[in-house]
Amino acid sequence: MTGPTLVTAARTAVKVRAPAKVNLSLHVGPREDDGYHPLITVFQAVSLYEEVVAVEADDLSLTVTGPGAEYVPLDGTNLALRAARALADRTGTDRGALLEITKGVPVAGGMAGGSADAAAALVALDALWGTGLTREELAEVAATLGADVPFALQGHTAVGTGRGDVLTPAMVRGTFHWAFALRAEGLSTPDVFRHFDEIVGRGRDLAPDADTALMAALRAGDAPRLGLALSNDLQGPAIDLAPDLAETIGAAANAGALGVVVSGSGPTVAALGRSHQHALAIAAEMTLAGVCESAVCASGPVPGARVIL
Ligand SMILES: C[C@](O)(CO)[C@H](O)COP(=O)(O)OP(=O)(O)OC[C@H]1O[C@@H](n2ccc(N)nc2=O)[C@H](O)[C@@H]1O
Ligand SMILES: Nc1ncnc2c1ncn2[C@@H]1O[C@H](COP(=O)(O)OP(=O)(O)OP(=O)(O)O)[C@@H](O)[C@H]1O
Repeated sequence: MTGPTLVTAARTAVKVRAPAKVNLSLHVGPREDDGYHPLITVFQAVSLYEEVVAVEADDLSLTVTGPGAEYVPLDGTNLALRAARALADRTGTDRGALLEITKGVPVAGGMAGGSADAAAALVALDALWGTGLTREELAEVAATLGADVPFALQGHTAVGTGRGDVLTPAMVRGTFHWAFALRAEGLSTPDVFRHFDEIVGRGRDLAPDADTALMAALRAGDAPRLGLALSNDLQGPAIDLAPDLAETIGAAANAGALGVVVSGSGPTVAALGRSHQHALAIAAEMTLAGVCESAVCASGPVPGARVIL
């Protein structure tokens, strides 16, 4: 007599969650001939999430819901659709999928929401299509889609070099608590880099050991020291393009934040608290001061894109 046959049903839908990021430090070198800037950055993934459900379908298509969905393109420029095409090309599959995106990360906020969608789409479609790529192979595809996409895949805390896409995990103790001030109108990442070029020109090199204090604070789980070490070369250019950010930063400091920094290319302002309660109080004060559209709290580090259903 033969034993029972195990029948594994092919998955018809996969749900993936991918996190937002904040740059704890961001050092920008002079623009290169391909238009990109060499970076040394320390990323932290935080608990604001994009959700992507990939449902079996004949063709590739997309829906987007949630805050700011109206600003997200639905055509072939959407990063999740670009991710799907890149994965299909890499693996030679002709299968389709409906990608249902629910936004939880502010659009054009400097927190890499679109990159999180791309990373989530890669992980969801890898599972749905059974492509069986390794995490390293997915990271190679991710790097072709945008500088922030590999980190959305990897998560946690990492040092990014190259365009920000070459990642080395960082040692971190404990959890850090953030309040994020959101601005009604986003900033365009290329515009902020362009303005950086106007201000700084080509005469500036990257200082490779600039983050010793920051890395020590992360290893020690020392929030007050981390607060002092936050830095961002794009903060000045972002404030020039959105001068109201200076007031937001001032309000976060007045609210007792351990450190305040514009996240990536902005305009989201990240304020570090001593605890979750403290981050909530900072968020409430920033909102009451009328210096932001709204404020949300999140903690980090958290893992990168992963299947949740
Ligand atoms: C500001 C950061 O969020 C910091 O993590 C990233 O550098 C931006 O990452 P991203 O939005 O994924 O960037 P991409 O989609 O690859 O590039 C958008 C545009 O940003 C500029 N860009 C981006 C990354 C980089 N290292 N140098 C650049 O100059 C380029 O003008 C590029 O055309
Ligand atoms: N899936 C997507 N979600 C959001 N924006 C997208 C997406 N695909 C393409 N985009 C385009 O990318 C632009 C930047 O969106 P995103 O929300 O990723 O900004 P960001 O957080 O400032 O990015 P980053 O921090 O990586 O520079 C949007 O204005 C939009 O035109």
